[in-house]
Amino acid sequence: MKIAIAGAAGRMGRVLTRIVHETEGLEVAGGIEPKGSSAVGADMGELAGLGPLGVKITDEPLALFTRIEGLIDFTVPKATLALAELSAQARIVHVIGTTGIDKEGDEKIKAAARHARIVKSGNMSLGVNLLAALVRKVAATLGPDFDIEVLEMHHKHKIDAPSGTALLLGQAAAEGRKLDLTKSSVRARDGHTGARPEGHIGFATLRGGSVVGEHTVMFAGPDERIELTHRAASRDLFARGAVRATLWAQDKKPGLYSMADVLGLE
Ligand SMILES: NC(=O)C1=CN([C@@H]2O[C@H](COP(=O)(O)OP(=O)(O)OC[C@H]3O[C@@H](n4cnc5c(N)ncnc54)[C@H](OP(=O)(O)O)[C@@H]3O)[C@@H](O)[C@H]2O)C=CC1
Ligand SMILES: O=C(O)C1=N[C@H](C(=O)O)C[C@H](O)C1
Repeated sequence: MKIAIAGAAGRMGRVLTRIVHETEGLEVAGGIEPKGSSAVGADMGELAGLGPLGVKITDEPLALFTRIEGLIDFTVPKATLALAELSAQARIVHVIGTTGIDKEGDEKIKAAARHARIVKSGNMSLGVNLLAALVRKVAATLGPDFDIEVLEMHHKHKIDAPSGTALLLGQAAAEGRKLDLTKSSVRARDGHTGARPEGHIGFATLRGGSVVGEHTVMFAGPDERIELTHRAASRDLFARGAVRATLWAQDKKPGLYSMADVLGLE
């Protein structure tokens, strides 16, 4: 299966090049970076520390879409939405790891999934998706006197907050509690906030250093607290998940799928 990587020179893009190259049945067929990027024309293998692969990064994705079967995309929302339209036209597999996509963007991705096979998740790792299933169960089991808070920490270069994973975990907690996350989430607290109302799901964001990604969901009740934590030790796990999603989606019908679908968790 011929694969292009969008954001090929980025932190995830370089790891993805290596993992795709190492995966039997997958071929690194192209890389995409924005116009004006100094990475355009660079050899993808060199960037990924593999030595030359003979595959160059382009800022003209259109031509690539005539010869690829899958696109793995860890970029920025604007790029992902433009690429999803091209994936729909080419009817290929599009795996989206990009976070920070708003509601309107999600609608565009849904529309693209009428023709493309799209797998989208705020976190492609097995561990986090398993954690989400646990969070849903714990939230449903514990009563409303257990307050739910989601804490995340990432490296200082991350540009969106809360992280896609924090929102995924918050959504799982909301489903367990039968809450609408858009109405019950509290994303910032400052000054005289008053006491914590029941039925809220709080988010707290930490940024610093080179932390790959750490998430804790807390259930704080009377006299006891349960904490469920995931810590990513490297970016390889996200890339492995994205590759698994690509292989899984190749024989599926057009549609929008989650990592829970890929992993058979729901
Ligand atoms: N779902 C998951 O499991 C994970 C998701 N992520 C998400 O993936 C995304 C990328 O993360 P990360 O690799 O750390 O970020 P980086 O900034 O390192 O990489 C993003 C890359 O995308 C490039 N890019 C920007 N615009 C375009 C465009 N129009 N076409 C092609 N490429 C473009 C950037 O280029 P330039 O710098 O020149 O603008 C950059 O090289 C984030 O949203 C992050 O949250 C990250 C890890 C795991
Ligand atoms: O930007 C990152 O680095 C990560 N982003 C994802 C997110 O927003 O949750 C996944 C992972 O935690 C790393």
